[in-house]
Amino acid sequence: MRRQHPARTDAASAPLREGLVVAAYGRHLLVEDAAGARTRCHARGKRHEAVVGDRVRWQPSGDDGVIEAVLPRRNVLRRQDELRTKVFAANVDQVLVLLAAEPAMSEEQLARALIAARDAGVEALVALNKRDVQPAFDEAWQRLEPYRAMGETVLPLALLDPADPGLEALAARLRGRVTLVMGASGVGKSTLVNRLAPGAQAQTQTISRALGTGRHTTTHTTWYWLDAARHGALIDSPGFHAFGLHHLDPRRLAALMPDLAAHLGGCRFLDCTHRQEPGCAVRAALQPHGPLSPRRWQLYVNLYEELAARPAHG
Ligand SMILES: Nc1nc2c(ncn2[C@@H]2O[C@H](COP(=O)(O)OP(=O)(O)OP(=O)(O)O)[C@@H](O)[C@H]2O)c(=O)[nH]1
Ligand SMILES: [Zn+2]
Repeated sequence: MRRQHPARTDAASAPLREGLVVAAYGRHLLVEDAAGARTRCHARGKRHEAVVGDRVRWQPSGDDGVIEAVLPRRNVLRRQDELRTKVFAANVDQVLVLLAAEPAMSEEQLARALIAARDAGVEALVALNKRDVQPAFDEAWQRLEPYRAMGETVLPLALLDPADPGLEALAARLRGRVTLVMGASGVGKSTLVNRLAPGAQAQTQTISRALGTGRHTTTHTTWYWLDAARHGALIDSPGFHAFGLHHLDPRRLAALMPDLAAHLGGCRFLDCTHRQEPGCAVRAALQPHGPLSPRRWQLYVNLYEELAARPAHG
């Protein structure tokens, strides 16, 4: 039977549309247009691997769409899966590292997040949740002292308290900005998203249906608007435990850690790696003689060795 394919012909001649990627599950994406309408799109070929936060050009194809181009990015963030480092968000304004009194914070995860943000040219913000859980909260707050000392913003939170002043302070810093949220399981990430992004839960279900990932699957990265005017947003990526840093040259690491960077330039050897060389200005700054926290230096050494053991740009 000879049939015309009017839809296809129309599509081929239709101008490309532009939109924002608001959810991604592998190569299945949801793209939102300027009016807020969302279309399920698929990547065409390997060349256009769009991620949440990307602006894309796409072509209608039946009820769905096909991504034709990813517009230039301001920045990208990478996550570390078992072996691979993978870009999973683009064009963000800041990273929020959510920690809690319990489960105990991973200082390594925090340090990696701050390094990744700095490397990407993105601001970072730290919040410590579960202020009501004592004395664990106060102990964790104390452990964050080196981070406050190096100029990081650290906010206290009590997300189960309906009148938590910390939440208002945090909301003020999220307003009008695109924030990628990272936090270990159990710190209160879903509680935070639900308190700040109206209808987040309902959105998650709609997205799962649209992407065909099943009603209860939330393993896709999702963009949640914070306000009806669509100025600010949170990006949540379930199962995201660590930023990927394997693209970094270990020799750049110290410059990305402000408390170590403060002592660069004074080492005896120009190519000092600040691990065991004599005349190292970074190690000379270690407590108790100087201001540098031995824990932070140890984190640096561990990460340096991890990166040095990887093939460059892997
Ligand atoms: N005591 C206390 N519990 C809290 C607070 N905020 C959240 N919780 C509880 O901590 C638990 C984990 O919170 P979730 O929001 O589910 O944490 P999550 O980070 O999304 O965890 P996953 O869903 O496993 O990724 C829940 O039982 C919350 O009710 C808080 O300020 N104080
Ligand atoms: Zn040195």
